Amino acid sequence: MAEVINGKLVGEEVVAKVKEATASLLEDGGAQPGLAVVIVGEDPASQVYVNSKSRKAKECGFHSEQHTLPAETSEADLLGLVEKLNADPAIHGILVQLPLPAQIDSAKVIQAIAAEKDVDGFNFTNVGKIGVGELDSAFVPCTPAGCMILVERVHGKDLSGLTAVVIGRSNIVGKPMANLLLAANCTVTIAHSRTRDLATLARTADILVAAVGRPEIVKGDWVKPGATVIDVGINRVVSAEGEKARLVGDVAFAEASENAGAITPVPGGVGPMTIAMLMANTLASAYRASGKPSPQF
Ligand SMILES: Nc1nc(=O)c2c([nH]1)NC[C@@H]1CN(c3ccc(C(=O)N[C@@H](CCC(=O)O)C(=O)O)cc3)C=[N+]21
Repeated sequence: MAEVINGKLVGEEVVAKVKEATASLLEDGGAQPGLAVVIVGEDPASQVYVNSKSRKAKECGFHSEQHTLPAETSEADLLGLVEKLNADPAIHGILVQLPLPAQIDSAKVIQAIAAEKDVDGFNFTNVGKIGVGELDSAFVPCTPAGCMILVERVHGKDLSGLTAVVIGRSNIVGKPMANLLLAANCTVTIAHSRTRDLATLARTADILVAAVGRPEIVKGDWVKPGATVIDVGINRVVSAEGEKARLVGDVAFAEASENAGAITPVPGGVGPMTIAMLMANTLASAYRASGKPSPQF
């Protein structure tokens, strides 16, 4: 039976370190870390995530701003706000919550965020640095960064020679996750919707990362006995008519736990780590702005 990797607990440990490092930055006369979170429209799930990000930022002792814009906001107006935040010395991290409404080109907005304030790590500069293994001065996207901390809790820092399979090739999880696993000396395969016989491939993985956005697609017999399973999925499903929606991952948790050596639950696994690493990235940005090397987590 698998060890359940408690992302909520690990996330709280990271946040506790961020709080401490924030306090010592302020004691040394450094700037108070500032995080601005922008949300456009009223998507309920986005509201949940944005509220928890703002709350966590305040808990860390940050200056925290939340900008809520109406769903019909123009691309020009949103870009105008991003420019303002780019120039604001009280702000070290800018996050524009995705997805954005159809009238706005997300790619344009993401690239408009100053690279040194791009705490999502989605900007070309940060993606390029991760692509060439230049991790120290980049912002690593929050979810992959959080996943790596959970993997390291099980395997330690050196993953040399382990086989990793990442299912999903998104710019915000799959691809950066594969790069981080490669940088940690795994042998990495990225699977996707066109991959043939996904189950056979998944069974080769010592570390299996599911980031496809399809509820419980990874079955128990896809998991190599003893493997570490990292479930990035956040799917709201309603099984019976009128039943309250529940959150499930991309992994069929119960059956996968039969084979896995360690597995992350949903909720309580990768999600809280995403929030924690956003705090860590914002802190790192404030340290850099104060000319100090940022603490490692
Ligand atoms: N620019 C941008 N950056 C993001 O990082 C970003 C985004 N847009 N858009 C949406 C996704 C999703 N995301 C999550 C954050 C926290 C939880 C989280 O805390 N989940 C809890 C459950 C919370 C709940 O009840 O839904 C858990 O898994 O335990 C989940 C998902 C960040 N995202």
